[in-house]
Amino acid sequence: MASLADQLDIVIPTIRNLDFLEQWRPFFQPYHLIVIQDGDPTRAVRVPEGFDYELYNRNDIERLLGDKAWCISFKDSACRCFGFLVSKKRYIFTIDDDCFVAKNPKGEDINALQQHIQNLLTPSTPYFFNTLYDPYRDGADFVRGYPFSLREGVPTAISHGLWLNIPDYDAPTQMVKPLERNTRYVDAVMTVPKNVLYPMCGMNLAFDRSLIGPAMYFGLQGEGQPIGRYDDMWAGWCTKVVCDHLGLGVKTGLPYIFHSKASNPFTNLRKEYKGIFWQEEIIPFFQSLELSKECTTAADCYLEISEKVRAGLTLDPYFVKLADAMVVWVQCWQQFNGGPGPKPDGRS
Ligand SMILES: O=c1ccn([C@@H]2O[C@H](COP(=O)(O)OP(=O)(O)O[C@H]3O[C@@H](CO)[C@H](O)[C@H]3O)[C@@H](O)[C@H]2O)c(=O)[nH]1
Ligand SMILES: [Mn+2]
Repeated sequence: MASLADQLDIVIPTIRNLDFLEQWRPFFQPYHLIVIQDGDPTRAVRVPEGFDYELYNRNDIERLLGDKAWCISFKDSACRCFGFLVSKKRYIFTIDDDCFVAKNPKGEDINALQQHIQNLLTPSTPYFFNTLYDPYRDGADFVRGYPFSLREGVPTAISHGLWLNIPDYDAPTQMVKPLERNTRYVDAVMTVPKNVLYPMCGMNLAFDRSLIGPAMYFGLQGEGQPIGRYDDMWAGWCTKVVCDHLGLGVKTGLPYIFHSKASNPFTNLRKEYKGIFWQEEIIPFFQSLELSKECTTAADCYLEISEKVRAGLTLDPYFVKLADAMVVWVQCWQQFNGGPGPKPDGRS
């Protein structure tokens, strides 16, 4: 069973504490943690003994990015993408600090990290749906009628895990269903088909930086921004368009984590409300995007998307600022991960 301990970093955004790591210790201890401490940089955040980690607060982000630091959100879980930037590993697993080890129907602890690794190291099947779900899983295969020409699959860029207990609902749904808990364990991993978008949640997510890292920007959210809790959604829309263009796969399903805290639905409504009606225009925008064949890397694709956002998402001036931030993000990515940065007008 592949470990990837030397090829994967665990990124944790936190405005709380890291006590949850005690429960994950058997699974996480071999891995390097990148903790992004949000909010007050003078607050002491304690990482439990025995973990190998880097800890960054807002002062560190400002110091390391200088005049580009504004592209990293403050007071929003979107800050996690700074960890994606500074990691030196191929793979990232990001998890929220209120997510604990879930149990499968047999009552066994789920090693979510191991399942994400399995998802990332096996191909995806975006071009033709396999009705027995993940064909690369032990005990499954391609079903009759599945084209042999497609059975090699494509490289998997993203592994999107799910959550038992508190589901990742938007504020209106939380408000009308405050007691709803997800108790349904669906034993499946599926590829999100090509040209289909999906609501990517950052709570339990893994990805291959070498394939999709430059597009995994969580946008401008939190303090000073007109919107929140759409950080992961933005990254999910952009990365899916990039994956579809580059012939990469996105999987969703296993692994589950146990999500322990329901955030305040009223606070969430305040953060989300513009996004709730904006997304009715944003999603058709992303569904209509076609990228140039000259875009052969995630960075190229992302910069072209930023140009299209600037020109085509006219529902609010916020999107011009976001388009600028997308370019700055790629400049930061190139700065930390090698390669010539894009020119100021956004062209590589
Ligand atoms: O200002 C903040 C707020 C939170 N964090 C850290 O980010 C994650 C998620 O926070 P929380 O658990 O409070 O939020 P949820 O509503 O449960 O999370 C869902 O909304 C998404 C946010 O867009 C998130 O990815 C989903 O899981 C925790 O680790 C907080 O400590 C922060 O850093 N800054
Ligand atoms: Mn939470």
